Amino acid sequence: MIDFTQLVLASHNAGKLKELQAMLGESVHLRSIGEFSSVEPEETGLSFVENAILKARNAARISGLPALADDSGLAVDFLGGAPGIYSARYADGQGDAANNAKLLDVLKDVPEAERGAQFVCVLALVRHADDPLPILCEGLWHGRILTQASGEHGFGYDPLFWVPERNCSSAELSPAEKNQLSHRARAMDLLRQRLSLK
Ligand SMILES: O=c1nc[nH]c2c1ncn2[C@H]1C[C@H](O)[C@@H](COP(=O)(O)OP(=O)(O)OP(=O)(O)O)O1
Ligand SMILES: [Mg+2]
Repeated sequence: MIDFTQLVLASHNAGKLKELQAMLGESVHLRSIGEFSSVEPEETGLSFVENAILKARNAARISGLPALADDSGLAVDFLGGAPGIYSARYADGQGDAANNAKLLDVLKDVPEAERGAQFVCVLALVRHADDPLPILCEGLWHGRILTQASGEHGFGYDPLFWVPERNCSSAELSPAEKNQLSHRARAMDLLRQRLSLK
């Protein structure tokens, strides 16, 4: 039986760590891969699934612990699903603010009805670096891209993502509300079921 009370999170994104730890609660201690290495693996996969597995294997190899990875992104309908797996690198690695500015600019003449988008999250859990059967769980969150940024919470594209079920941007949701609704929350619900966690 594998001990999942201590997992390494294969992510250098502090926003993900905070959200995933809050969702898992106290029974699981998520350790950041940053404790073990500052080198980020190149995300060479062509899908969220491939990149999540690649990051999880890398973290398990470096830490010697079971590893959880989150590969996520924003798929915009008008852009045929872009930036998708390239969301973090949309503005050539210049960070969240530049990514958001680029997306607003690319969509500046697109009417509201055509601004649909979804956040995608794939979680991959490997028991060890060469695990032949990673556990994979996915979650989607449907919304729309706003015409200007709004809200201070969250990270990444949250200020641009309109949440129809709450009539506000995802950066205007409290952390607890976002953790009930998000793509990441949906993927984590499935993972909890798979691991028989509460
Ligand atoms: O809830 C979210 N709220 C807002 N933005 C989000 C969210 N979830 C993913 N995103 C965006 C951020 C980044 O532009 C990309 C993830 O890229 P992704 O490679 O999976 O993560 P990352 O590079 O930030 O950290 P790491 O790879 O070390 O886990 O999608
Ligand atoms: Mg990344």
